[in-house]
Amino acid sequence: MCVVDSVGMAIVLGIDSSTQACKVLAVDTDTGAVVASGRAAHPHGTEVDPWSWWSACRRAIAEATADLTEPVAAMSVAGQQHGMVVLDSAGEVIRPALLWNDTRSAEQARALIERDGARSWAERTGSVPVASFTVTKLAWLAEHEPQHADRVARVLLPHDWLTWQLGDRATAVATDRGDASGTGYFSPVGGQWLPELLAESFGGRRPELPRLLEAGQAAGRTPSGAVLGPGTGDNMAAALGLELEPGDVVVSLGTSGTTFAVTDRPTTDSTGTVAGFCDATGRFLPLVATLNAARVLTATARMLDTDLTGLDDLALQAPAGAEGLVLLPYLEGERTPNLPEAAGTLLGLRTGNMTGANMARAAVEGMLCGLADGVDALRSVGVAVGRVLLIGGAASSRAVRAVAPMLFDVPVEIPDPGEHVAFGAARQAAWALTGDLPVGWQPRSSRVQESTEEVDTPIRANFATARYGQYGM
Ligand SMILES: Nc1ncnc2c1ncn2[C@@H]1O[C@H](COP(=O)(O)OP(=O)(O)O)[C@@H](O)[C@H]1O
Ligand SMILES: O=C(CO)[C@@H](O)[C@H](O)COP(=O)(O)O
Repeated sequence: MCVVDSVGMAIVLGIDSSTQACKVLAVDTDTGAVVASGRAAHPHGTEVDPWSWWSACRRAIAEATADLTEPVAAMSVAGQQHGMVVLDSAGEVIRPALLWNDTRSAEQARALIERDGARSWAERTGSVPVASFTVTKLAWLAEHEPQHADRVARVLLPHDWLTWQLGDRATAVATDRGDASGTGYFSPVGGQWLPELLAESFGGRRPELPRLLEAGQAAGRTPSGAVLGPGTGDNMAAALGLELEPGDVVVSLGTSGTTFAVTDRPTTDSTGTVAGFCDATGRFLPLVATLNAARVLTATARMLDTDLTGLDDLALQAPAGAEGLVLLPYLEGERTPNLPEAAGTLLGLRTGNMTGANMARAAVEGMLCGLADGVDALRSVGVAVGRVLLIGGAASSRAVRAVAPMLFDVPVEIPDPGEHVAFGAARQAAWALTGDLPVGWQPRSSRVQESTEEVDTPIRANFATARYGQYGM
């Protein structure tokens, strides 16, 4: 649907409301050039008041638009996936949102799988539920906070709620199939909600669900008249921003580690490793997620009493394989492999190898090994892997850039620095504004990262052996 008859050059905003921060880009629709940006931090924790996202979003938008001479014609919100935002019949937030990385619903995830079987979940919803998924959080709420569960009139995802806040009074609560596919009560193949499955998992309760928008369909308008795009999940928006081609696999190192690709056909993985999500264009987005990525590096830097630059320096001093030190970096529990109650483990300690450099190196290698396993899992469901595009905050790390080419057996490229999620959201906003998805906006050059070290050490095999020894998987 086109909401304007003709558009010359216009400014659109792409909003990335992810785990640690809200990032906004103002983009010129003619060229895809980023003309301004803004950023505001989110609170820590896995349980967050949605109003703190709203306040960060407003501050980031104010910063991005402060010096613009043109009015903003459209905007779209890409949000962290899966989080549970529950509203009462007056539209008020009932309790703080539970985020994708809150693992308290691990027991409910196990019970839901036991009830219906992993294959049935994968066939109906594209994915086998883990503690990240909204459906398990609702099951937890029904069991642990029935007084709150009884008041739930609507359940939303973070991006749905923010889009609704940005809208005028006529803007209804809406979502897109990309983010909906991470709830656990949506059919990627049918493109529809599964309200019966939701009710069965939420003690018979039937909260209202957001209206599902078509790809690129406007959700409404802001009070100042800007068109609101449908929005989507942050990983789906990154795929839009990078204009992925067949063979492109993204490895994103943000709070989560994700690896994903865009495919024409849905995937169904009953092992639960690959989630069968939808993308934001009407196609599909198989994805593997870990709970432990960039924060493994910040936590290790803190432990070594240094900063991220110091961590890079140390990691680059150590040899490949960290002289036998292996870190299983499950600091926040883990989602893939599904070990929600796990903690990190350091293996292979000897008097000769207990150096800060080896520790830093083991952190970088351990984090990346989980993602390299994710790329293999994508292959196992038929995804073509021609190159890896490394994005997210920790893709700036010099050590990550040096180690990644040793672990991924395809070329590793770093798209021009940028906020790819916000950029994809801006591209979606332009689509909602004009009715056409703009092409040729993607970062023009990508740097191929060559490995500078000879690798004799089987880093991934050592990691797999350590994990098997610890967890039998
Ligand atoms: N040079 C770097 N080395 C390692 N980590 C980095 C570097 N720069 C940023 N980060 C980390 O990236 C993370 C933020 O990445 P981002 O993709 O924006 O996360 P999210 O989208 O989950 O909010 C932070 O944990 C930050 O410490
Ligand atoms: O749960 C997932 C994907 O399924 C996460 O990727 C979240 O979408 C959060 O993303 P970041 O804040 O780490 O970018």
